[in-house]
Amino acid sequence: MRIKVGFQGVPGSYSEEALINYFGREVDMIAVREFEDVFSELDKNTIEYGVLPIENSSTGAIANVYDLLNRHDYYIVGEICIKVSHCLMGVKGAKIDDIEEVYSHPQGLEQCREYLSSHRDWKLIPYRNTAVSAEYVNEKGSKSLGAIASKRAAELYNLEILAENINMNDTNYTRFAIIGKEMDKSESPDKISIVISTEHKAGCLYNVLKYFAENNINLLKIESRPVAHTPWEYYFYIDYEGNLNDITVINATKEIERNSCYFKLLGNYKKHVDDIEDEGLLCKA
Ligand SMILES: O=C(O)C(=O)C[C@]1(C(=O)O)C=C[C@@H](O)C=C1
Repeated sequence: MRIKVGFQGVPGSYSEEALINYFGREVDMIAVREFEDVFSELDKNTIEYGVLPIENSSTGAIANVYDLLNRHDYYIVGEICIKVSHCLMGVKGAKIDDIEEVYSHPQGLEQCREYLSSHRDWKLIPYRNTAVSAEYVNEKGSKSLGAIASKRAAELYNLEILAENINMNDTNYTRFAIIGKEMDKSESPDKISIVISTEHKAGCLYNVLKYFAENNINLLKIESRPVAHTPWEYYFYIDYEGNLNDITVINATKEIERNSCYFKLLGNYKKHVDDIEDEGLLCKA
């Protein structure tokens, strides 16, 4: 039986591309309307896995996906990064000068901020997904409408590419989390994701973070997100290297849990090793 995997959007979206890169084409790809629907499909058992964008290398976290991961009880079982190269597209025969309104996912608009700032007269309209924007422009058939989406979306929705690679950063990557119902069982997972909160007192976050330094565990990322209904308190989403079969990592993780007010293990999975060009490291120790 083919496995069923959910993604947000329609064919031609970057989430679908990430899904294909991770699972291949021999799976059933289930398109859903919103990020949250990936979780409700998992609840209903209509899919076994979901693919969700979590972070872009130019514009940072996809904040609501972080909140959803904390709110629902599923695990990150893998990850994949893809290069995101946005195009501006319109209906066949449209010219750049015809464009008046541009549709895209807020991330698409944000990643192309510089290009868009040289077209101040365009009305920018945030939409559910980049490929859904392309589909909409095709449906409307008006030369005044543009979409920011992938080259593949332009092909699928019969649109003309008016400008290519318009993202402000040439090395523009989005990282996607693969979520599932159980912890990844692969033999050598090397990345751990947790969510914690600490008391609002001096040294509390340090009391957690020191266990990474003391155990020589490499911290990969910290993202903070507000705790809803408790103004100015935060959840810290922490990614670090390690395998929860390794006793040092187990003990450090237990200490972190003991020193936190809230602790949730999001997963222990294989880090995506990609071919991202190492261009401009700020700090080469
Ligand atoms: O709109 C899409 O095609 C998506 O898959 C969503 C999404 C995102 O939410 O970040 C994915 C990759 C790009 O960064 C832009 C949009």
